[in-house]
Amino acid sequence: MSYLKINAVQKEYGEEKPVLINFSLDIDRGQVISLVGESGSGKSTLLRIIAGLETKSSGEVYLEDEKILSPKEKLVPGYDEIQLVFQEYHLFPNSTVEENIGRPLIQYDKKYKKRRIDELLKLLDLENFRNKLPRQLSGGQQQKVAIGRALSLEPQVILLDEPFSSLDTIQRRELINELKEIFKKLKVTVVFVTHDLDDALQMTDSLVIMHKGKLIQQGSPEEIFENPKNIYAAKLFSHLNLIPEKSKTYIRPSDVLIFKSTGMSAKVLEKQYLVHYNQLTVSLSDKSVWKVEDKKREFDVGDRVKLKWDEQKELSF
Ligand SMILES: Nc1ncnc2c1ncn2[C@@H]1O[C@H](COP(=O)(O)OP(=O)(O)OP(=O)(O)O)[C@@H](O)[C@H]1O
Repeated sequence: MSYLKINAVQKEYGEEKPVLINFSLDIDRGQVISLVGESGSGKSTLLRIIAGLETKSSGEVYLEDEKILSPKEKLVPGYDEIQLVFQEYHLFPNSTVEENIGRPLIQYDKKYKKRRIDELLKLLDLENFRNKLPRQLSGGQQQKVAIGRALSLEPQVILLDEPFSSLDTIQRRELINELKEIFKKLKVTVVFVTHDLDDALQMTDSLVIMHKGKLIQQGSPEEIFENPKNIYAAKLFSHLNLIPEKSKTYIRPSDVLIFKSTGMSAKVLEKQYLVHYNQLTVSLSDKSVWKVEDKKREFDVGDRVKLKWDEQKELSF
């Protein structure tokens, strides 16, 4: 039996069209999954429903055997076992790191509270910052304090709602690597919501792709990359080149080989230096424009090139 079960959840806000449509997902205990979808696809709404902080129009959420009740059904909305962490850190600006982390433990035994705070400061490598105020910390450290606060009540489930969006790339990578280890150590179940596939891949290899309120596909990055269910899932991984004279059939830039003599004719319009290759924008004889990867950095703007690809790599929708 799955640990966290989302069963046919539907959500409409007022008369608007549904934000979540028959959404079902089973998550195992200790699993870390990344839920990827563009802005407005219903990710935050789903997390709030899982946390018991938002009413749903229909469907159920279970944590083990316990049905998660919505705010209308419960005197105090939400559950200690399920903690939500947001993009904005929501820290108390005039409280220290230690006080921020200890906030949820206000009614707990003093000794237990101190021990738990010490544990978390150590776990998050924040011991040297315990007396600092949030504004004296970097963005990544502030987010760690917010995560520490969420962990203080020893939750079973952590829901991360775009938690790294305010951080720069290097801070993001470092924090993701650190958190991966922490989550593994704590054996906590994590749903990480992001619009950024790279962040999702850094965090875990269990992906759920969501689009316009629906679960599109679930699987490993390889499975989804090789066999995307629809064009949206395919485009999350790379640009797609539409193949002329074939209906709704595409080839990825990384699957196109560039030659000098034989193949489909194209002319290089633009060259962009990227880390592992030059990205060429080329025009085909029917005037359509493709992106291709010049891995040896051989070609220049104005060159006439020939393109070939393996038909097996074509994607049709
Ligand atoms: N309280 C609300 N009342 C009315 N509509 C809402 C409310 N919250 C969200 N919505 C709408 O529901 C849709 C989904 O929003 P949601 O925030 O769940 O998506 P998201 O994928 O998390 O997007 P983002 O990444 O931009 O937060 C949006 O069209 C949004 O405007």
